[in-house]
Amino acid sequence: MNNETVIWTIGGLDPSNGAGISRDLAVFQNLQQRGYSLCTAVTAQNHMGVSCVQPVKADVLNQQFQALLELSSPSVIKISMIADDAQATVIAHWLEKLRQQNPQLFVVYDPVLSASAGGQLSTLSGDAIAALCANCDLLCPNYHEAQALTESQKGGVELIHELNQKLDARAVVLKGGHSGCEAVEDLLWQHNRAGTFSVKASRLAVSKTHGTGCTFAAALSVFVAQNFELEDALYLAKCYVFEALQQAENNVRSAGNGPWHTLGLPGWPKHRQLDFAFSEQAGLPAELAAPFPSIDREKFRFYPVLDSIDWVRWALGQGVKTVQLRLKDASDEQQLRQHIRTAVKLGRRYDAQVFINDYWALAIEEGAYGVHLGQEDLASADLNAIAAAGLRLGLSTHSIVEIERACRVQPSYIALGHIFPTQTKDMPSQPQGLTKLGFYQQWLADRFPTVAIGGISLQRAKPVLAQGVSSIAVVTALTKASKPGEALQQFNGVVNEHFSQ
Ligand SMILES: Cc1ncc(COP(=O)(O)OP(=O)(O)O)c(N)n1
Ligand SMILES: Cc1nc(C(=O)O)sc1CCOP(=O)(O)O
Repeated sequence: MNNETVIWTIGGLDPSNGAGISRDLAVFQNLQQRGYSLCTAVTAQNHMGVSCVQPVKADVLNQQFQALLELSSPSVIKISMIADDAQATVIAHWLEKLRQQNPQLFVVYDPVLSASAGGQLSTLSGDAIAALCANCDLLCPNYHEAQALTESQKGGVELIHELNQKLDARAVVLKGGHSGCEAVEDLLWQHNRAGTFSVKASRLAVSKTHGTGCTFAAALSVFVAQNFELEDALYLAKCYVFEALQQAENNVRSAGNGPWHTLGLPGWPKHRQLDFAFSEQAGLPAELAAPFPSIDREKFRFYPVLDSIDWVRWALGQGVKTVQLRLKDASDEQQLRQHIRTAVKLGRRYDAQVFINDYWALAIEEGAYGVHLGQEDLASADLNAIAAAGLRLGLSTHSIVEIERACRVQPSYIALGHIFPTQTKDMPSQPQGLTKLGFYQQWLADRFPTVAIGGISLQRAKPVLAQGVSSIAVVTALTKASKPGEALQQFNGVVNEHFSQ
């Protein structure tokens, strides 16, 4: 996956390439991003320790900013080791200037103060660190760094609270690699969200983990640059590091006990089922005994989502084989039941797959073919009752974390939205675009049928289908078309051509 972005990394040079700016550039390159580096110090170190640190003069750092600005303007800046307060002043000056030019600039600060193998790297004062934290969008310390910054021995969510009391960060990822716990748990806190988001992975038996934190923060910076939400960026960065460590673990067995970073990087992360949870959200429903029943994929290829029984009757009469009844202003319970009953009967008459949006209990009672639910319904709907009644289940998703949440339910299909801007409903998230749609599709690797939704017009149908989805769902492209019958025929033409190739 690659939308052209530029990432700058500001930090020290490690000649062994395990950590620091050369490691960051290797990660950027491995993830196909354009990266540039600004060097704050030349160090002599390897995975066994640091023997010397020579800070770069503040003026030299200043000139590096000037030189790079002639080449590019960054969308993300990753900051790690800053050697002294004079450098911090230069960086603060340039961050202010760059933010004026690009208010969307995102700054990740990994507050590297010493090397994991031992050795002080920075003389940064507490005031300079506090100013940097207030100037960044995401602070990602490990346990040792967070404890040093707060002068506290706490851990987990309590340590994040301590950080927040002392420093003014907008978001924090607390890396759990040094927590000493068996599972490595990273926690994300964001100033505008309640609670925390946590991702856990089992600890791998790689002993020489020099540079793991740099690798993680560099990968996280890439995913932020690619416009993933922070929960997704954390999940993906964790998958990336896990994959890299696992690869190293396998290679170490066959190639001897070298430092892990010499053993290659894995490229864009592939699906990995990590444990994750939101502290303020109801968790996943209890494990379901079996997957939801499957759908007929051939009938699924074009999926109108319709807001009245008249539209459902019309579409099925025109030969459409999958539709959804999405009633959003139904206040009369009797009428609602009647509409659902009619939709179910029509579905049977036309041998079609008719899904009922939201009203899962009525759908069960009326013996519907299937139900479509959103993420917010996952906690309240009785999924076991839907499964026990033999109904199919479709689930909406808008991110990797939502996809992973949906996968655990083993639904009949997964909806990926919204791909383009839509007039049909207010969306809290940004449109995904085609590149991300393709990534989601690869991530899912055909585990479940997929349908793309949101702003899909006739012109966009072909490129959307080219991302590998099983179906396209449309609302206005059909219901607001001047000639819906013609629009339907044209959609059928594009869909049939695509699937006949
Ligand atoms: C096929 C399909 N995809 C997504 C949606 C959206 O469902 P949801 O998130 O439940 O939002 P509302 O439809 O309730 O606004 C859908 N209905 N169909
Ligand atoms: C109902 C709905 N759900 C979406 C999601 O992303 O979950 S987007 C959407 C509206 C789709 O309408 P149109 O085809 O007119 O853009």
